[in-house]
Amino acid sequence: MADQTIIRFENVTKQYDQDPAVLNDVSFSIERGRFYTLLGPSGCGKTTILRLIAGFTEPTKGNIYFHEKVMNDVPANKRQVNTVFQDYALFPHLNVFENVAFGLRIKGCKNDEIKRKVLEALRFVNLVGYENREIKEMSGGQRQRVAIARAIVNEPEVILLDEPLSALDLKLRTEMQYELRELQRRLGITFVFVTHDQEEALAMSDEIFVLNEGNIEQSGTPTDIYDEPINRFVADFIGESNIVPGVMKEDYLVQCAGKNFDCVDGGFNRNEQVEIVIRPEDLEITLPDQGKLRMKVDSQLFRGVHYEICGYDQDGNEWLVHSTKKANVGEEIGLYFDPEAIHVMRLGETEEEFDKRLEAYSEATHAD
Ligand SMILES: Nc1ncnc2c1ncn2[C@@H]1O[C@H](COP(=O)(O)OP(=O)(O)OP(=O)(O)O)[C@@H](O)[C@H]1O
Repeated sequence: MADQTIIRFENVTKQYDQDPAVLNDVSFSIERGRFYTLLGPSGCGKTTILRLIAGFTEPTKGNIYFHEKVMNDVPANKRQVNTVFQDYALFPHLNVFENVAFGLRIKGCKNDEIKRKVLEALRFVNLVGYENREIKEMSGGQRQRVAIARAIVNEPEVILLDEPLSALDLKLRTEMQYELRELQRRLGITFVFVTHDQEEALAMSDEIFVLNEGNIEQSGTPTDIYDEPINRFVADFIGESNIVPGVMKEDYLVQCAGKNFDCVDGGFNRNEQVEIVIRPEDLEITLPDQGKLRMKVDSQLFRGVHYEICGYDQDGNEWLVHSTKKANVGEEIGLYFDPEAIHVMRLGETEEEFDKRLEAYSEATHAD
């Protein structure tokens, strides 16, 4: 719904000095109460988007709207946005209470209001009782919660989080993923979270924007992006994939390694060159003549929950299989997969073209 939109980027380009643009003509909307993740490799422009939302830098071209009002040059302190930085940026000489109270004091709030709001924010992050602690006496996870309490204390509409979990060890990081997600649900404040960790993005988000070299390659729910990546970059970046060349013979029928396979995709041209994606966990090991493809096993690793088996089909395509069944190096095995496990990608298709094709295709199939 339009009135749910808090922030909108319209054809935003950002260029620092004479360098090539770090964001190219980026458009997207951020809605109320949702958890968004900006995901992409180092240098793709994630932090630049946060800085533009926060008001720490201005777009070179295009517009940034808050509630449909242009905000391009509105200063950071006039925006209903707070940022949690990677290193938390806490004040080491102030205790927990004063760290959280800082913004309210700057605003000139009265002492009793400050006390009420700080205690409420600390209650949200389970830190009541820690008010007088020094920052250096707090653990990594606790410091992060102080930083979040400081960000929520003056009830912003949006909280920006720039890789806030990257400094934590794996166990704490997983715990904090749950905590952050839960906190966002309870608060109902929109979170825009930056990470280059795809599992973290899949676990936490309502919506993910996958970025590459200053462009949003694809946006959607975690399952949309995992099940229907629009191109090789997204398929590769989000989880492990088998990506092999194919030819679309007709709707629902794709050819790969010299064989025809039923699939659930359509809207392609007859005999169009495509790429097909099958996730390693969607491949099942069978006897050689009971599978849909034959593969010669080249290597195998035991990963605890499954074996990671690599090999080649008769066309030389490489396949990666995650299976609870063991295979033997050098052995020929069969691979079985359901038609739904195949996802067909059109070469060079943009997200807009992908959406249009799906729409046209679903209208055509419903008209039949
Ligand atoms: N102030 C600046 N002046 C010039 N170039 C900059 C500036 N800030 C960022 N850049 C460049 O813009 C590009 C995008 O940087 P950005 O920090 O947005 O990427 P990122 O996706 O957040 O990367 P990381 O995951 O490594 O933090 C990089 O090439 C970076 O060197």
